Amino acid sequence: MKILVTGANGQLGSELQALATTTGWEWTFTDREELDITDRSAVLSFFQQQQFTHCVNCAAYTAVDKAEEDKDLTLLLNATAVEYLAEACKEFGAELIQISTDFVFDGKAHLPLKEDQAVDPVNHYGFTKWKGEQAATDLMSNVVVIRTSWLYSRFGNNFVKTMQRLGKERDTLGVIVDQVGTPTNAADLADAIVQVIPQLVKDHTFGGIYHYSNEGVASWYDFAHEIFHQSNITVDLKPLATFQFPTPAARPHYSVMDKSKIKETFGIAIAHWKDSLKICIDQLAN
Ligand SMILES: NC(=O)C1=CN([C@@H]2O[C@H](COP(=O)(O)OP(=O)(O)OC[C@H]3O[C@@H](n4cnc5c(N)ncnc54)[C@H](OP(=O)(O)O)[C@@H]3O)[C@@H](O)[C@H]2O)C=CC1
Ligand SMILES: Cc1cn([C@H]2C[C@H](O)[C@@H](COP(=O)(O)OP(=O)(O)O[C@H]3O[C@@H](C)C(=O)[C@@H](O)[C@H]3O)O2)c(=O)[nH]c1=O
Repeated sequence: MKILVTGANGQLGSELQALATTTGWEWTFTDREELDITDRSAVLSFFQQQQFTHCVNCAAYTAVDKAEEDKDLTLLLNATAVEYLAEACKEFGAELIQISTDFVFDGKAHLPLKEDQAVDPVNHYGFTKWKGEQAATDLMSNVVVIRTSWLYSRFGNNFVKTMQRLGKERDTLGVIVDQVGTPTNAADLADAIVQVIPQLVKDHTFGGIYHYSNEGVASWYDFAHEIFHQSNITVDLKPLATFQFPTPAARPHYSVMDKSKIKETFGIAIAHWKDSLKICIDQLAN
């Protein structure tokens, strides 16, 4: 197997790099400098030069608030570039694994969201990620789209590291309590992707959308509370309503995802978010 990872220096790409040596497969890790996925001819010639069996697209515009201003670039990277990758995968016989987000939903649900539930993104980032899903699946039936949520990792910037920094700088901190979802350690998602890939080789009919996060449910406030508890940081943490913490981009109030499909299709076991957080907090402490 010969696997291309784009956006490889981000959180998920870095976790895949950390796992690569355990697989025995041939991996090519690229970020913007080696392969700018918004450059169609560069993408096509990269695929032409090397016979990839799979492409895991970890590249994305993930600055949710900035995306509201940077609309064109967000659409280019999260949707048009995905179309280029799908085109190259189709032409040169590779399978595409596209990563998407819980932010494709409107956040008005009350029960865990299944893959076939209607999407209605609440912000521009979510809209472009949904367009990316469509760009990929319109071109190829065997694309695997994995929607995940609230990613964090020992690598890159994320909510865990922001809370650890703010918790040390401040005595009091307010965090939103009426947005509920599930945190996901990117290391677990990387591991799930490594479990999925060989199964795609055996059976080419697995194309479709899958939901993957860690198990359990949390508000951002719950997540922050647990980060401080596990990091031994003392801070006066106050629950805020969304209107008390205005942001340029709206966020869904509820985006817990139902993971039954990915668990049953690929036989994947998923850890609870608190247990996976502990692993990341320990990694950051060492
Ligand atoms: N972060 C989260 O909370 C969530 C993320 N997701 C999705 O998961 C996936 C992985 O996210 P995550 O690892 O957090 O993302 P990151 O933002 O950590 O990494 C994205 C990577 O893409 C790179 N990149 C940017 N532009 C290009 C380009 N033109 N060509 C190639 N690479 C480029 C970035 O480089 P540079 O830093 O130089 O810009 C960065 O290394 C994404 O699809 C994201 O939408 C889904 C749900 C939650
Ligand atoms: C820093 C901070 C944030 N918040 C809130 C704002 C927001 O509602 C929530 C999370 O803020 P962040 O900006 O860290 O995370 P955000 O950019 O909303 O995270 C999202 O990123 C994209 C890429 C995804 O795909 C989503 O699944 C999700 O992970 O916490 C507070 O309430 N207090 C604070 O001090």
